[in-house]
Amino acid sequence: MNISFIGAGSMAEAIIAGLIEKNIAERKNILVTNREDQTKLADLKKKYGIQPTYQMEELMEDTDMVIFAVKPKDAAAALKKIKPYLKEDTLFVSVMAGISLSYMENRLNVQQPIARAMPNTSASVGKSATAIAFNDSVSKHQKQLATTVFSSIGVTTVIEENKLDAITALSGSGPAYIYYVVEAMERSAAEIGLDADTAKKMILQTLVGAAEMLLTSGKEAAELRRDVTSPGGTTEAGIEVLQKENVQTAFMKCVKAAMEQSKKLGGMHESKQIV
Ligand SMILES: NC(=O)C1=CN([C@@H]2O[C@H](COP(=O)(O)OP(=O)(O)OC[C@H]3O[C@@H](n4cnc5c(N)ncnc54)[C@H](OP(=O)(O)O)[C@@H]3O)[C@@H](O)[C@H]2O)C=CC1
Ligand SMILES: O=C(O)[C@@H]1CCC=N1
Repeated sequence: MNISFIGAGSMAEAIIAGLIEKNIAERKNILVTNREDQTKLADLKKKYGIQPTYQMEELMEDTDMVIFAVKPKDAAAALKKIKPYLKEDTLFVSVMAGISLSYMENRLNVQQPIARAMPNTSASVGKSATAIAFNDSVSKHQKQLATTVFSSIGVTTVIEENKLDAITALSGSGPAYIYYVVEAMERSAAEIGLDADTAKKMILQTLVGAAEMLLTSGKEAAELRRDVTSPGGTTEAGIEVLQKENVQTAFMKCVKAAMEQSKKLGGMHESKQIV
């Protein structure tokens, strides 16, 4: 498979690492470009043996798939730059938060096969939760190609585009919520007299163990929580505080705010009509 990356930041690198690790594409067939950071491209070449280039013709000529991994604010300029070189039947895959299929169709070509994917940064360790939506121009074969690429970095689910803002809020941003909880646990461990190394070791294994239980025990989260919570015990005392502080409600508000922001990012671009 030949794949060209527009954008060489953290998300592009995570996907490149997965593709190589799982032998989805040969190193010589992975081309990558960015706006100006030549040092980053040289680093990627050194680390992964892939092909950096600033030649648009080279990037677009024989590629099966273009993966577009720039920030939403840079989308308009980058789309304008590649449009003259992108073949009409090449699959174009965006990982940008909030930017709609129609926005990209309007700036590339209304018939362009386009996919919108929402991975997360756990892609770097092959554990992304990725959701992907396709426009009507994407062929069955192209859907398979895209699914293969994202399955190399974790679990992939195909969904309708109108669910992508929700997915972005839940699993795109999701790792950050978990890290936020870990930060709080680390701070409290320091306060109650544990050294940082011991605390980290115990917190991380607790996290991995809880995830494994959720995956394999067949029990719901609430039931697993009940299993930990002995009547009159320590967990009950702790959870009571979380309930008093409305922590679950705060988390639900957090996911909703992230979803609204995803919608807003998309809306801002739609309304600007930049080409
Ligand atoms: N980080 C995350 O958790 C997730 C991010 N995403 C999405 O992934 C996308 C990329 O994010 P991330 O990798 O974190 O971003 P980074 O800032 O790390 O990387 C952005 C890349 O885009 C390049 N770029 C900008 N403008 C152009 C242009 N005109 N032509 C070519 N390349 C260009 C930059 O090049 P240069 O450095 O030279 O300016 C840089 O290599 C975003 O749209 C984000 O919404 C999706 C899921 C999760
Ligand atoms: O914060 C963001 O906008 C991106 C999208 C999902 C995760 N990070």
